[in-house]
Amino acid sequence: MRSEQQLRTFLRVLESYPEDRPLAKFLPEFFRKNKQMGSNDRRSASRLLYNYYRLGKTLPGRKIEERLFIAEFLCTAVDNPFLQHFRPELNEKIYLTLDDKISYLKEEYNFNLEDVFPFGPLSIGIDPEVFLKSFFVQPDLYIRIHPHKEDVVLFALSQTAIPFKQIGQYTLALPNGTNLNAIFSDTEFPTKPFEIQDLSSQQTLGSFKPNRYEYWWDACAASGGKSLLLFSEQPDLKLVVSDIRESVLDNLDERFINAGLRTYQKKVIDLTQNVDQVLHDYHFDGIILDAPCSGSGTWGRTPEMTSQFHEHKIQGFQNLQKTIASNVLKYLKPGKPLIYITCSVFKQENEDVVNYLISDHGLKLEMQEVLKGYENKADTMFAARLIKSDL
Ligand SMILES: C[S@@+](CC[C@H](N)C(=O)[O-])C[C@H]1O[C@@H](n2cnc3c(N)ncnc32)[C@H](O)[C@@H]1O
Repeated sequence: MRSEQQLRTFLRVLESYPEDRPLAKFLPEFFRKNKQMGSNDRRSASRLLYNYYRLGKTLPGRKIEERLFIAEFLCTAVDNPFLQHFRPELNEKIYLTLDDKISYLKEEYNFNLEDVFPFGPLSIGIDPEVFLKSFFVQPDLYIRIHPHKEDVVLFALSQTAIPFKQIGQYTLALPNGTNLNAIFSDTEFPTKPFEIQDLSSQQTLGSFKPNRYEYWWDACAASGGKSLLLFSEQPDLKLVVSDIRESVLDNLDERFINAGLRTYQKKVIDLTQNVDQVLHDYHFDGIILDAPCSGSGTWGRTPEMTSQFHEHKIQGFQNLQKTIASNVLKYLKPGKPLIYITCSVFKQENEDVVNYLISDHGLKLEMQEVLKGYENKADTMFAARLIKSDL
C-alpha cells in the first residue's frame, strides 16, 4: 500500500537523521546513498519530514506517527490521501481554516499552540499567535529583480505556468521550490537578471540611506546579500566586505560579478578579535552589521531548528553580537550610521543589543523595526539605524 510505504520511508529517514545539520543538507545526502528511492518517494519523504518538524516542540508525549498525522492535518489544505489512509477523520476536516483546525486539535488532542515555539521573549511588536501559526505555512521564494530587468524577468515567467506575485517594482514571490535554473538557464541567461533574496532581507534597504561616493563596510557580508542591496540603491559607493569565512566570500565574488559590482575590497576577519592591523586606516560613512544570530526568524524555512534549539544559546548570540558591534564601531566616522540587522525574533538579540549600544557606546537610535515576514510567508528580521555620537 502506497501510504504504508510512505510512512515506513519517513520513519527510516527520521531515524537516520542525526539532527546536527540542516535537513536541506541531510536529505540530498540521504537520497544519494539510497538510489533505489524514486522521485515520488523523495518528494513525499521530504514533505513528511518538513511538515513533521513544523510541529516544533508541541505534543512531546505523542507517538511519532501521531505527531506526523497531526502535522499533515495542520500543514495541508487539500485532500490528503496519506491522511485519508491513516486518519480519515482528520482528512475529512482538511478544508477547515487553520484557526478551526487548531481549536479542533485543542479539544481532541490537548494541542497547545504556544508549545510549538516555547522560547522568548519576542521582539516588541511581534504578534505571538500570528507568528506561531506561520510555522504551519511554507514560506515563499522571493527574488529581487536587477534594475531595468523587470520586463525580461516578467516575460520569462509569463511563459511558464508558475503562479507568481509581484510585491513591488523589483520584488516577486514565487512558490517555494520553484526551479529558477530551469526558467533562467545558463545558456539563455549567462548573467542572471535577479537575486534570490527574502522579502524582509530586501526590506532592510529602507534603513541604509547611503549617499554618493561614501565609504561603506558590510562587516558580516557572507555571500553579499546586503551589499548587493546597498549597491542597487547607490552604485557610486566605495565598499569593503568582510566575513570570518573565506568560502562564503568566494560565493560573494560570483554574485557581485553577476550583478556588475566590480570594485570592492574583501577581507577575511574575525570581528571578535582586534582587527586594527587590517583596518587601522579605515573610517567608514556607514557600517552594515548583519550579525550572526539564532536565525529564529528564518525557522519557517528550517523548521527542524525549532525542535533542536536550546534557549540558553540566545545569551551566547547576544554576547557575540555585543562584542562584534563594539569592535566595528571604532571604524565608523562620528555622525554616521551603524545598521544593525538580525534574522532573529528574540528581544535579547534585537532591542537589548540596541539598548546596550545606546547605553554603553553613546549611539543615538534613529529607527528600529521588526520586519514581520511571518505575515507575508517570509523571514522575520530586525533592523536598527544607530548614529555614532559626534563627540
Ligand atoms: C547573518 S549572516 C550574514 C548574511 C549576509 N549579510 C547576507 O545578507 O547574505 C552572519 C555572518 O556573520 C559571519 N560571522 C560569524 N562570526 C563572525 C566573526 N566573529 N567575525 C566576522 N564574521 C562573523 C558568519 O560567517 C555569517 O556569514
